[in-house]
Amino acid sequence: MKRWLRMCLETQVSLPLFTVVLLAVVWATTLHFIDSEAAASRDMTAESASELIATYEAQVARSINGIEQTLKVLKYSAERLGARGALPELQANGLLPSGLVFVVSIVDAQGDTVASNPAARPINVARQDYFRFHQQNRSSYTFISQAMRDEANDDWHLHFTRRLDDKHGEFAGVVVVEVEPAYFTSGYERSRLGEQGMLGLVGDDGVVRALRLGDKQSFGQRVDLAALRSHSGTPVASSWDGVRRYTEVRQLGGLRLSAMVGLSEQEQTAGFAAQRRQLLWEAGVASAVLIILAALVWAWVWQGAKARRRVRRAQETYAAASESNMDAFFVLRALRNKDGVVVDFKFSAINSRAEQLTGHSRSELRAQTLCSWMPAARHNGMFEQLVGVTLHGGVHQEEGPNLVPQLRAEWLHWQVVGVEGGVVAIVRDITERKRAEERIYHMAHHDTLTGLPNRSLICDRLEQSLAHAERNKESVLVAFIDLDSFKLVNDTLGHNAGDELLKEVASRMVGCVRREDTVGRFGGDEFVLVLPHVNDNPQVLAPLLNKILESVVQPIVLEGQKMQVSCSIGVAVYPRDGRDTDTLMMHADAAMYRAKESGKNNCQFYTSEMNAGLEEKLALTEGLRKALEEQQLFLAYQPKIDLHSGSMFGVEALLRWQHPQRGLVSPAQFIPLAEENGLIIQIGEWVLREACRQARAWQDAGLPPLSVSVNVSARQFDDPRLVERVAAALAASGLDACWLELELTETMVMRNVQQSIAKMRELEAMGIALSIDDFGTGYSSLAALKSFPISRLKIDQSFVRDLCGSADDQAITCAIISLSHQLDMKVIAEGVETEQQRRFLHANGCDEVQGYLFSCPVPASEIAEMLEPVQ
Ligand SMILES: Nc1nc2c(ncn2[C@@H]2O[C@@H]3COP(=O)(O)O[C@H]4[C@@H](O)[C@H](n5cnc6c(=O)[nH]c(N)nc65)O[C@@H]4COP(=O)(O)O[C@H]3[C@H]2O)c(=O)[nH]1
Repeated sequence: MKRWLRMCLETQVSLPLFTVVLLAVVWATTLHFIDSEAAASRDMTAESASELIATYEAQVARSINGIEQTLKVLKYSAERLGARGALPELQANGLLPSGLVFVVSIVDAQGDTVASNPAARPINVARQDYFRFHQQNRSSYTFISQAMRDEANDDWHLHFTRRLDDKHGEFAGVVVVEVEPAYFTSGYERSRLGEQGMLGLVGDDGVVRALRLGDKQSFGQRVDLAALRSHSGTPVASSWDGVRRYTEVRQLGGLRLSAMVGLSEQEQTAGFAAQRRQLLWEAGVASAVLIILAALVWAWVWQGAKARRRVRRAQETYAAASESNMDAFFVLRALRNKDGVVVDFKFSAINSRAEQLTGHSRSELRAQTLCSWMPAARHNGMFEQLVGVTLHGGVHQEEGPNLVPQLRAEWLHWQVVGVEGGVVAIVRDITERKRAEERIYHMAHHDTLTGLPNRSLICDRLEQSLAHAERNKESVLVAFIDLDSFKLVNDTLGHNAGDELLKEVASRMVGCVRREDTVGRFGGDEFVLVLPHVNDNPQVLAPLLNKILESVVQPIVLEGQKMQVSCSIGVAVYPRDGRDTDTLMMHADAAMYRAKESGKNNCQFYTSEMNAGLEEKLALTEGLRKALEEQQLFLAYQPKIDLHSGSMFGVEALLRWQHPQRGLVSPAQFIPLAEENGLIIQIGEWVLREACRQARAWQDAGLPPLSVSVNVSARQFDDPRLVERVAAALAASGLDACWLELELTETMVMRNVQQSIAKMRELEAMGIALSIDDFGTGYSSLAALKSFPISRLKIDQSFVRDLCGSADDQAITCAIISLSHQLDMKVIAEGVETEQQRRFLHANGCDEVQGYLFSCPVPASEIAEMLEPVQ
C-alpha cells in the first residue's frame, strides 16, 4: 500500500488523475444527493398537492353540497308554492341561507327574477347562459355559470342554477344561488399553500370559476384541464402568472366542475434549493480545497520528482563516469537495527574496477554485507569510519597500505562520501604511484652511483639523531671521509674505474657499521658517517674508525689493475664538538683536512684549534673577494732563461696578493681557495689581461719582445668561455698571440682527453703556445700526450730540488727531457737554485730553466731593467 502510494506520489500524472477522480466522486455524490433530495422534494410537493386537493375537494364538495341543498329546497318550494311564495316560506322556516353568503333568486319562465333574497331589483336574465341552458335542457342538473355580474347585482358571482318545472314538466323558470367566487377559495391556508399557492374551481368548459393565487382572487381564466391532469405530479407553468406549480385537478362528483390546487414549485422546493445551494457550496469549497491541496502536493511531488530526476541523472552520469573511471566505486547502503543504529552495510552498486579490485562479481558482492565479506572492517576502524560519514555526512579521505586481503592492491587511496542512506567509497589502487614516489624519494635522497644516502638525507638523519640524542643525553658521531688518491685513479684509469672504486669503498664502509648507522656520500670522493648512540670517548670510537681505514685500504682490482687507496677521516662528536648539524659537519670537515695534512690514511678527532684554521680560511675567502675590487692583486714575473744562450726569452706571470693586514699572501694559500669558491674565474681573467697588457707595454717601451706564460687552473680550463676570455685579453692589450703561453697541468688535461684536445686546438689555432706545468707529478698517457698541441714540458721543481743527490730524480729528469725531444717539444726546468742543477740540466739537454739561480719572481719594472742592458 505504502509502495503504491509512493508510486502515486512519485508520478506527476497520477496525482492530477487521482484528484479528478476524487472531484468526480465528490461531485457525483453531491449531485446524486441533490438529485435524490430534489426527487424527494418533488415527491413531497406532489404528495402535498395530492393531500391538498383531497382536502380542497372535500371542502368544495361540502360547500357545493350546501348550495345544492339550497337549490333543491328552492326548487321544491318554488314548484310547490310558486315563485313568489317560495322565498317567504323558506324565510319563515329558516331554510334560507344567509344573504351575506348566498344570494338566492327565483326566475320565471320568461327570465324575470320574481323573488330574491336579499331583495334585489327585478331583472330579466333570459339571455344568460344558465337560463338558456335550463330552458333548453329538461334535466335536474345544477348549472354553474362563469363569474358574472348582472343588473341586480354589481358584484361578480357564480350562479348555481336549477331548472323549475311546472306541473306538466314544462320549463317554469330557474332557481338561482349566487355565490361570490372567493367563497370557494376562502380555505386558502398560507401555511400549507405558501404565498404563491393556488386554489380554484374550473368548469368542464375550461373556464376558471374561482381562483386564488396567494392573496389575489380572480376568475375567468382559461385552463387546459386535460393538460393539467396529464402533468399531475410535475410542475407546470400557470398561464396566468407564469409561476410553475405542482397542480392537482379533481373532478367534483356529479358536477361539471373540478377543484384545482397548485403549489408553487419555487416555494415548495425553497428549502431544498437552499440545501442544494449549501451542498453545492460545500462541494465547491471541498473541490477548491482539494484542488489547492492537490496543486500543492503536485508542486511538492513535482519538485521531488525534479530532484529525483536530477539525482537519477546524476546517478546515471555517476554510473557512466564510474564505469570509465580507474577508481573502484562501492555504493554502500547502511543497514540499521530497529533502534536506528547502523549495524552493517550492504553493497548496493559497484563498478567494474571494484570487481577487479575485489576479485568478486557484482552479484557476489551484492549478496553479502560489508562485514560478512570483510570481517576485519569491524576491528580496523573502517566500519566506524563508514558509520561516522553515514551519520554526520561530509567526506573522509585517506591513503595508506592495504591491510585487508580482500582488496588486491598494496597501497590504497580511499575517499568516503556520505550519501542518502549510506556512503560511496571511492577506492584507488595507488601501488604504482607509491612505488614511483618511493623511487623518486629514494632517488632524491640517495646517491645514484652507490645507493647511499645523499647530502639531504644525511642531514635529515643527522638532525633526527641529534634530536634523539638530546632527549636521551647521548652522543652522535659525525665523520667526514675523503679518499686520498681518488683523483689519481679517476684521472689515470678513467671515470668508470673511479665509479667502481667509489662503489666498492661504499660497500666496504657499510659493512663496517651497524644497521642504525648511516653511511652517505656527499659527492665526489667524500663520504659521511653518522653514528647515533655512541660513546664520546675517542678511545672507544677508535676501533670502529680504524676498521673503516683498514677496509678502505684493502687492495682493489680496477680495469685489470690492482690498486690501493686510503682515506682520511675527520670526526666530530655531538654534543662536545657542536650541537647542530652545520657546526658538526663543519668541524668534521676541518678534522678531515687535518687528517689529510697529517699524511693521509688516518683519522683525526676535531679539536678547537682546528677551528682557528677554519676561521682563517673563511677570513681569507672573504678578503679575496675584496682583493679584486680593491686592487690588492698584482703580478710578479720570473724570467725564463735559454740554457744555450743564457738569455731571458720569456717570463712566467705569478700572482701576488698584497693583503692590507697580512701583507703578502702566497698564491699557494689563496689559489686553492679561489678554486674552491669559483673566484678563480674572475681572478684568472684579470691575470690574463694584466699579463698581456704588461707584455705589450714592454714591447711598446721598446724592449725586446718576451713570451709571457700564465698559469691556468683546472676550473679555468673547464670554463667553456676560456677561449673567448683569452681572445678578449689579447684584443684588449693588442698583444700578438704568439707572445702568450698558457701553462696547464698534467692532471687537468688528462681528466677528459678528448675535450682537452679540442680546447687546446682552439687555443693553438689562435697562435697561443701551450705548456704542461709540473710535468712528472701526474700520470700522463703517452698516447694522449702525443696528440696534445703542446710546445713545452716543464719539469716539476720536486725533481729538480734533489737533482744532484737523487739518482731517481736524475733519471726522471733525463727521461722527461728525452721524452720532450722525442715529441718535438722543448723542455724547461723550474726551481733551479744551484749551479750544479743548471749544469746537470744543461749537460742532459734541457733547453730552458727558471729559478732563483737566475731570478726570483720580480715586479714588472725589474724585468724592464733586466732587459735594458741587452739593448
Ligand atoms: N723553492 C723555489 N721556488 C721557486 C724557485 N723559482 C720559482 N719558485 C716558485 O715556484 C713556483 C712556481 O710556480 P708554479 O709551479 O706554477 O706554482 C704556482 C702556481 O701553481 C700558482 N700560481 C701562481 N700564480 C698563479 C696564477 O696567476 N694563476 C694560477 N692559476 N696559479 C698561479 O701558485 C703556485 C705557487 O706560486 P709561487 O708561490 O709564486 O711560487 C712559484 C715561484 O715563486 C726556486 O728556485 N726555488
